[in-house]
Amino acid sequence: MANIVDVPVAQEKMTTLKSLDSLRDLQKSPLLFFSNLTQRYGDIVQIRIFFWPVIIINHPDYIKQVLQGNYRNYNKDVPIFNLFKPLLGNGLVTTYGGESWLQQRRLMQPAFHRQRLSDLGHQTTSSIETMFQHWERYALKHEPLDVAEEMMHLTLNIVSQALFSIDIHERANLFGEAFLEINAFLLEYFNRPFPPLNFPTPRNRRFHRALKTLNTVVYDIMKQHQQAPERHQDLLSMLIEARDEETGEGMSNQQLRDEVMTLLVAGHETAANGLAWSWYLLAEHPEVEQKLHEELDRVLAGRIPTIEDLPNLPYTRMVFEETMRLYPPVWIIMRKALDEDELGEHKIPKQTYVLWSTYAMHRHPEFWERPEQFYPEHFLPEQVAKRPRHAYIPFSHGPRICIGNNFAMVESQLILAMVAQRYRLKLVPDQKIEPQPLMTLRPKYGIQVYIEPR
Ligand code: HEM
Repeated sequence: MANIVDVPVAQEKMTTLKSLDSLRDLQKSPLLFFSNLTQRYGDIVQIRIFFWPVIIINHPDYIKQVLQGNYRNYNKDVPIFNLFKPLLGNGLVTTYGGESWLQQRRLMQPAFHRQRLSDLGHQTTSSIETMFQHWERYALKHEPLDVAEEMMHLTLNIVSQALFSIDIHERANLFGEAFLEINAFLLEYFNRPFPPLNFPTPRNRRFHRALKTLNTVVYDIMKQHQQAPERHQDLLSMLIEARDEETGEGMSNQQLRDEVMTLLVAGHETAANGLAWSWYLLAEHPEVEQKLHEELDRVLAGRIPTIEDLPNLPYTRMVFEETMRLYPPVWIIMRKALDEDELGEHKIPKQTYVLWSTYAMHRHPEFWERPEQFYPEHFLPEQVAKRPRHAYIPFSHGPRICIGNNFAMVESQLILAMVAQRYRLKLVPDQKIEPQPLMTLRPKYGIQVYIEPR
């Protein structure tokens, strides 16, 4: 039997977080902090963040054990998810795990089956057409626009149509701004959790105002459905009609609110950021952009892509996969070990937190030929076959894998194909482009581009 040992504890002041310096490092640049830590200490190390002992892992085998092998032992009662409870409540993303999670997941799963995604193609292409009308003016006047913001509006429109049959177009700005405010607030609150949320400070008042804006949108969507259930055939109607097998009870209004908010948030921000980074990387790598154009022109010959075209557009998919490798929208994942476990030869005591940075895992030199480069060929089938599956985890893996992963892949490939087929996005010179790890990995100052017809 293997000799089971304790996880080594990081020794240096810089990384033990006992000194204020290291705390500042973590707050200032969490992406670099975790990458440096794994470079210095290898694939498993223990640190202390505030009061909590946390085990940082950076190896596919360890991640596999947490997400799949012994997934029942790990739940989501962890600070980074609890932080989002004021916004997402007990929706599917933030619910801890166990039976109640399984019941929620079973209720929603049918809405994400592949056959149900066929309408998604039309919803996506029609939302892109609307976006193009708006872009035409910018192209004509040669004025820049922020493509990160454009992608947010686009994916918010698509998810609200696909899952809730509503046109959020008019309110996309309002929703986007309120959401951004909450996102930034919650991260700051994580670093400085005083005074608590219920104290009427200006900062807290701003948060509650933004939350009210988002709640109004969500309750409106619910009201429309509850008043005319026969008019909708979508995920929300399924949730409204669902009854507990034993008690016959339906979902409470609060639970419905949490699920709708969760799907709106999880369903648009992630894909939007992935796409924004794709445009940035394509603009920076003309040789990749050219290959993409060549595939689109050859396969589509100018017609609008459909879901059926996607299997014939492998390079388009590889471009998006490679983008999510370098800039994984969900850049960090954390779990709590309910009971003792072993990761490789290391003992994981019960009640400890286990954390990995997907950003660091996706750049691990052992698993990637060109870890720091934008190289879509990493996703050629023969390359994928050589790698352990858990070296690439943008949607996570195992029973809690992203429920919207197929949805996101279909919508993102269609968006990439349709936009790149028609336009070239050129970066405005001399702008600062930097990843900001909030709830997802977004470009901190946006990405300003000129829209040029091809
Ligand atoms: C590129 C786009 C997306 C990325 C990178 C992404 C990533 C992820 C990841 C990594 C998780 C697991 C988090 C964890 O276990 O700690 C997750 C969960 C989830 N995602 Fe996504 N997601 C994307 C798009 C979507 C879309 C489009 C939807 C819905 C329409 C969605 C809904 C959810 C939900 C509800 C969960 C929780 C699943 C559960 O715990 O059972 N996501 N996502």
